[in-house]
Amino acid sequence: MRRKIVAGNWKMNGSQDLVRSLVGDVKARLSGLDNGVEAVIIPPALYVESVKGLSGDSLGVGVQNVSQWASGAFTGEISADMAKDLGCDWALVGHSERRQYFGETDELVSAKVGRVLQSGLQVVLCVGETLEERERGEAKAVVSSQVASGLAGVEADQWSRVVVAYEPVWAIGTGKTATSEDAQSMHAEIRRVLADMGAPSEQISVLYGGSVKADNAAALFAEPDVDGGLIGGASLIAEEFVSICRSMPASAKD
Ligand SMILES: O=C[C@H](O)COP(=O)(O)O
Repeated sequence: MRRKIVAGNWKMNGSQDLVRSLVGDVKARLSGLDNGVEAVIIPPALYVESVKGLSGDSLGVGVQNVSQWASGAFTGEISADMAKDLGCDWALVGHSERRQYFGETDELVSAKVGRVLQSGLQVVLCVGETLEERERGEAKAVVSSQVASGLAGVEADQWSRVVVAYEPVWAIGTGKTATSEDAQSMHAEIRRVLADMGAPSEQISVLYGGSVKADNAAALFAEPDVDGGLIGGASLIAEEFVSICRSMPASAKD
């Protein structure tokens, strides 16, 4: 049975006031929800400790990025071990904004995945094609290659801590969402690539991200290979984020 996960990536948004109001509100609104969904908050790293303090064990907490290095003279970086030390459960790696604005290559992403798994954290590997790649008919080839290279170094006993998030770049923050059929088709392809790599593909959760909102989440989550969502803008509004969590069917994903 696969885990059902809804993770809110705050990106570079928030403040101490927002942490105090949003985390408490999300926690209260989620109470009693029994559809098996795991809710995760991924704030800017500076707010991880505050979020963790307010959420306790009721929400997972993650960081949006880690260094490829373990420690040392790398000014401005944070390590996976530090995130683990602060009580984080998760780290995102390879978000398209990291690839686009910070030049992260598949090789770097793979090194970061390795660091996250060595630290004992769980990793969400983000993959997705650009609009140009989709229009050229290359979407599946691009995403398959990102999955295969990003996870190339995963060891057999680490797969239980791996999640993949499919985020078509053209759908991020644009209000355009992949159709649930397109998402399902890509998620099935990701699962096929995982199986080819020798991973326990039926056990690995694959999340969809890209303009997920309360009004489109149910259709996406109804697809058999869509195990949850990676939510950007809508995760900054408690009611919206919790509605998305509530949109997950109670039935098992497997
Ligand atoms: O990490 C989250 C994704 O980039 C989706 O962002 P969005 O929901 O604002 O489109």
